[in-house]
Amino acid sequence: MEGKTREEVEKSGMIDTWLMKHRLIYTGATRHPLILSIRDGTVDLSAYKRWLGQDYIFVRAFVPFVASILIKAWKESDDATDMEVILSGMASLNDEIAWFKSEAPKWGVQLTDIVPQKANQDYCRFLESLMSLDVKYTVVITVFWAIEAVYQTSFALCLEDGSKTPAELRETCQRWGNDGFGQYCNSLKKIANRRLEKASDDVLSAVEVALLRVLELEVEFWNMSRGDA
Ligand SMILES: Cc1ncc(CO)c(N)n1
Repeated sequence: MEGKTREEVEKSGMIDTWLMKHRLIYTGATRHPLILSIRDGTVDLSAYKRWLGQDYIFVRAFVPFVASILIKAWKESDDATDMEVILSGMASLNDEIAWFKSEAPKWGVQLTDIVPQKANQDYCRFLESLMSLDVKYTVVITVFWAIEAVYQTSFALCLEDGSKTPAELRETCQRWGNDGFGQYCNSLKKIANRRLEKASDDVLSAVEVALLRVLELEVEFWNMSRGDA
């Protein structure tokens, strides 16, 4: 946060400060060519199918990660409502798993046959490393926000006025791009910013590193849809 006093950063929120600082990689994660192709109607449906199968595996690995955050919130948080926001996130993951199971057969994707690709394995391994009790609540709640926010921002773009998203993909975009999901992401962001305000410089650096890693992993995850991994 060079050039800004700590007080100034706290007013605008640490997260927005980081997003401005790391604009390029954030844009890479939230306006990936796959998303832009959905939005302009030129999407290669085999790329969508590859994404679908890989994301089902990711979401299954995401559940225990979110469970580990719930435990940390219960132990470390100064605000009892944090747990309720995280719990609502777990409930939407339950819906997501059911959705993948009903969506996959429509595209001839057999979920039991999916082999996780390298970018997916890397991402799942990263999540697993953050489940350790040594990793602070402030780090994981910010990572949680970032993971959800990348999808919310990406898919909301495909629903904007003027987008030419194919009819058969609108429901997918609605799943993450809807306003309710946007509000949920904002609740996570508020929690993260509140924790970051009180964080030590060491914790702040650890969060920034983890946030950048998420953005990198999200870009690599979208890249898997090209099928040249
Ligand atoms: C790779 C990835 N990032 C974020 C989300 C949001 O839940 C998801 N389903 N998959």
